Amino acid sequence: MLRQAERLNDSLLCVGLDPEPARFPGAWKDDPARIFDFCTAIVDATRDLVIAFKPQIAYFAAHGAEAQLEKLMAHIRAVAPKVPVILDAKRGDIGSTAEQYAREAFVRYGADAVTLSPFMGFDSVEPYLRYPGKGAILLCRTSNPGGSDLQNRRLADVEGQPRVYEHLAALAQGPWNTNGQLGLVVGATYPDEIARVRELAPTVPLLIPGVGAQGGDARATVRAGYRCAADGTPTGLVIVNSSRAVLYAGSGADFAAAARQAAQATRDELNAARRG
Ligand SMILES: O=C(O)c1cc(=O)[nH]c(=O)n1[C@@H]1O[C@H](COP(=O)(O)O)[C@@H](O)[C@H]1O
Repeated sequence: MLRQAERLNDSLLCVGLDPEPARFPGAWKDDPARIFDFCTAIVDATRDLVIAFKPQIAYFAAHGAEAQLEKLMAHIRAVAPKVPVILDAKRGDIGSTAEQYAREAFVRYGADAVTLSPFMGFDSVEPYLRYPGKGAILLCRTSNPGGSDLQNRRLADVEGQPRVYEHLAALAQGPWNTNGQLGLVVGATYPDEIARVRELAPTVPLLIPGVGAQGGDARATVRAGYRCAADGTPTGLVIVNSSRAVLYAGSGADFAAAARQAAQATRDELNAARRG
C-alpha cells in the first residue's frame, strides 16, 4: 500500500491528524464536536498529496471522540482508498492485552498500520503480526530530546555493544520481521541516527516525524533515510510526518486551503531532496 500511495501521489509526506479544538478556526474553536469536521476538511484538501495519514489516538480519546475517529477512518477509506492510515497509538503490553489493542487498531478502526512501543519485547509485538497486510511500526529513535535517555544506551551483553535503537533496528530488519510488515519510527530531529538505522535496516519503511513544528530538516531527513534503485524504484521508503505545521497553517475560514499549501510545499521539498 505504501509503495502504491507513494507512486500515486508522488509523495513521501504523511499528514498527521492531531486535532486540537483550541486551535480550530472561527466558530469551531474549542468545540470537540467539530473534530470530525476539522479532520475531514484536512483529509479532503490533502488526500492527493500524501503517502499516508496518521491520526494520533490521544487527540480523539482525550475528548471522548472515539466515534468521530471511527467515522474519520471510514471517511478516509472512502475518499482515499489507496492511502494507508497509520493509527498512532504507541501501544505496548503483554500478549493477551496486545491482542485487544491489535483488534482495536485493525478491526474497530480499520487502520492499515499502528505505532507500537517495543519496550516489552517481541511477544508484545507478535499479536499485531497475525493480521496479514497490516503494519506494525516500532518506536526506535524518537524525535524528542528524552529519546536518548534509553534509546542511545549501549547493550553490554549484545555482541558489538550496540545502542538500544541500533539493536532494535537490526531486530526489525531480521528476526522480528516474521511477516515483512514491520516499520520503525525515527525522529527527523536526529538525521545521523536516521542514517544509522537505514544502514542496519535497509528495506524497512521508516516513519519519520519531527519536520515542521519540531524543527527537523526535511532535506537531511530524506538524504539520511530514503533509498532507491538505479531506475528510481524505492527500496527503503520514508514516511515523513508533519502534523501541526500542516493542520494549523491557517487559522481562518481558509484553513483547509492553507493546509493544502503547506502540505504541497513540504511534499515538494521532500521530492526535491530525493531527486536533487
Ligand atoms: O510515533 C510518532 O508518530 C511520533 C514519534 C516520535 O518520535 N515523535 C513524534 O512527534 N511522533 C508523533 O508525530 C506527531 C508530530 O507532530 P508535529 O510535531 O506537530 O508535526 C505527533 O503526533 C507525535 O505524537
